[in-house]
Amino acid sequence: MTQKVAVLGTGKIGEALLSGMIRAGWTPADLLVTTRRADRAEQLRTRYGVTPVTNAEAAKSADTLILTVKPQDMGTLLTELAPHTPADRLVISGAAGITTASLEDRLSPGTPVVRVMTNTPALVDEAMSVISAGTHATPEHVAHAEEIFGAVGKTLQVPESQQDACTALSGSGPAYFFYLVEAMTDAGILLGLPRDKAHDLIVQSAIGAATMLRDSGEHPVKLRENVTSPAGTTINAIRELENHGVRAALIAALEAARDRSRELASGSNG
Ligand SMILES: NC(=O)C1=CN([C@@H]2O[C@H](COP(=O)(O)OP(=O)(O)OC[C@H]3O[C@@H](n4cnc5c(N)ncnc54)[C@H](OP(=O)(O)O)[C@@H]3O)[C@@H](O)[C@H]2O)C=CC1
Ligand SMILES: O=C(O)[C@@H]1CCC=N1
Repeated sequence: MTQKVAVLGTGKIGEALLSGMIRAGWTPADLLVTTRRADRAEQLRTRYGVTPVTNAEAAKSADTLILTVKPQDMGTLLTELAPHTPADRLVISGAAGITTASLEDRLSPGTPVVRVMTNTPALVDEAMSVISAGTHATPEHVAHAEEIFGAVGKTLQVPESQQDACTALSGSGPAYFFYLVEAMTDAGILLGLPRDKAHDLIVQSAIGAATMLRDSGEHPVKLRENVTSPAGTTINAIRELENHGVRAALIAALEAARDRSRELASGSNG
């Protein structure tokens, strides 16, 4: 039997996932989408050939429901969804902070729920998606979630107690790297380089460093030491990074992101 998958709340993450699933061979006719705005629904139909439906229709006709609304919109979505969702549907939440227990409380008893934290590199099939099973999710349900999110990158199963930390590391992670590139490009401007050249130098350095981190099998400390010559240039930069507390700032930043993920579980609007 064909498995139908619905993406509910198809914004940035929902569309990234949808487009990746189609690139990986899912048939658009088996993919349903829901949106809040009619023009967005039409855009997705035109772009991908998927079928826009209401949340209630998605619950009735899809086997797997992937919820990609903002955490703050999850309550409203569940109010629209829950009365129409039979307990045999697999519900996958992609929202930061929202626990499987809170979703199970709102859905029919026994509904399998899986929580996934992915990230925007899903757009280029380089996502990191972290997956946790709820109370009623079987290994088959988790495998189905891995198959879906595997279409856009790597997947990793973790206990749900680690999801908020993973959200801080990999869910938000791309933003930190974009921020670093922004800041280093500004440094290039300060040093007298044209912006486009500074951008290209930093981006290619980032790609090279990321590839080495992934493929060399070396520890990041060793890789950094290999760049850091005695009485050379790099150590002068590293001393400034340490003087400005960049390592401590990163640790504090990720802790703050983890804490915000925990707060979102309780529906905090910030
Ligand atoms: N952005 C990121 O980097 C990441 C985000 N996430 C998680 O993914 C989720 C989505 O984030 P993101 O894609 O950035 O957000 P977006 O705002 O881009 O997408 C959410 C979409 O849901 C729509 N929506 C809201 N309520 C409903 C509803 N009741 N029925 C149908 N559609 C609805 C919104 O419509 P409208 O456009 O009208 O507001 C919007 O298009 C969040 O929970 C976030 O925590 C996870 C990992 C990374
Ligand atoms: O900032 C956020 O809340 C979302 C979740 C992870 C990345 N973006």
